[in-house]
Amino acid sequence: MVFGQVVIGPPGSGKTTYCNGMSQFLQLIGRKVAVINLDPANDSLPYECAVNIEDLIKLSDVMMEHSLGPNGGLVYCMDYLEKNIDWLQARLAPLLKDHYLLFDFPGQVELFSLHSNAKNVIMKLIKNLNLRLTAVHLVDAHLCSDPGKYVSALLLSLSTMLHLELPHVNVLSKIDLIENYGRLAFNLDFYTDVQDLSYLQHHLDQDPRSAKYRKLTKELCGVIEDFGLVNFTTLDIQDKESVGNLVKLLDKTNGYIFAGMEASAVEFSKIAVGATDWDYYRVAEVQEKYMDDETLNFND
Ligand SMILES: Nc1nc2c(ncn2[C@@H]2O[C@H](COP(=O)(O)OP(=O)(O)OP(=O)(O)O)[C@@H](O)[C@H]2O)c(=O)[nH]1
Repeated sequence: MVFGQVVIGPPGSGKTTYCNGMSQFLQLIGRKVAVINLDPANDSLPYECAVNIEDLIKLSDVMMEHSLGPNGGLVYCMDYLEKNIDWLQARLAPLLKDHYLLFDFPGQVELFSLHSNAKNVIMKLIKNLNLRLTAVHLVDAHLCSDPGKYVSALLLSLSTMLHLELPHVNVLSKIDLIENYGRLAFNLDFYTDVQDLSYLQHHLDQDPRSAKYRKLTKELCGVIEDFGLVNFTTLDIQDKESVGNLVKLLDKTNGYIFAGMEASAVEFSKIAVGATDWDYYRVAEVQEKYMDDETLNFND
């Protein structure tokens, strides 16, 4: 069985940096890693990639030939990739024996919440090559400092989860910069655990600019809470402890830790439902490390 990650998230959320850092970390702990660049807009890659979509199609050529902008060009490239899935499968074939795969995808969010090409590419690979993949959805942590942007990040995460139908981990990336654009109104666990958005509603009501959207925001928060699917883990890609904690979680979601394990279904499910870390390490330690003590507000 071949395991790996599908790395997605809005432009600038840190996907390419993640693929570079994650591949280095995994190699250090003894795994053979192959990074597959499927973002035709990635011009200078910090990692050595095993497969590069640029060898199949170039975004600049598409934009010129079809008079498309960058967004339309990327949709075209994904469509072209889907039609030429054999090309990708042939290049992945030699890696399947012993590599862990990291797929670096483009940042256009509509590719993962609206259009079906990228999803079809992933599903074909999973089916034809028997892959076990987890979607790693990166969202810039600084969005937490603005309640409106945080609600958008929740909605985007939810629609991506529902669209892709893969094992899915939402990550607040660049957690070291979380308070760069302002203090957070609540403790970090409020943003990671997404337990009660009514507090956020109250906070939004204090801002006269959001008065017009009060009812809409309330209804959207209701949708997010009714699904009860979205939560976040945190990541500072420069911190090996932070990357290590994420790897533990990902290994559970794509089944890597179960590979080669001889155990009963009961034992498997005990590991699967158990927490990967104590709450202290998961949130409080991260908060102590990256958020200013004096700015801490207590949710209750
Ligand atoms: N401080 C900090 N910076 C980070 C982290 N991860 C990424 N960055 C920075 O964020 C910026 C954007 O990162 P990229 O990896 O290019 O983001 P991307 O999602 O691949 O961007 P697109 O290719 O445009 O979609 C770069 O300047 C990175 O150095 C992090 O954990 N901490």
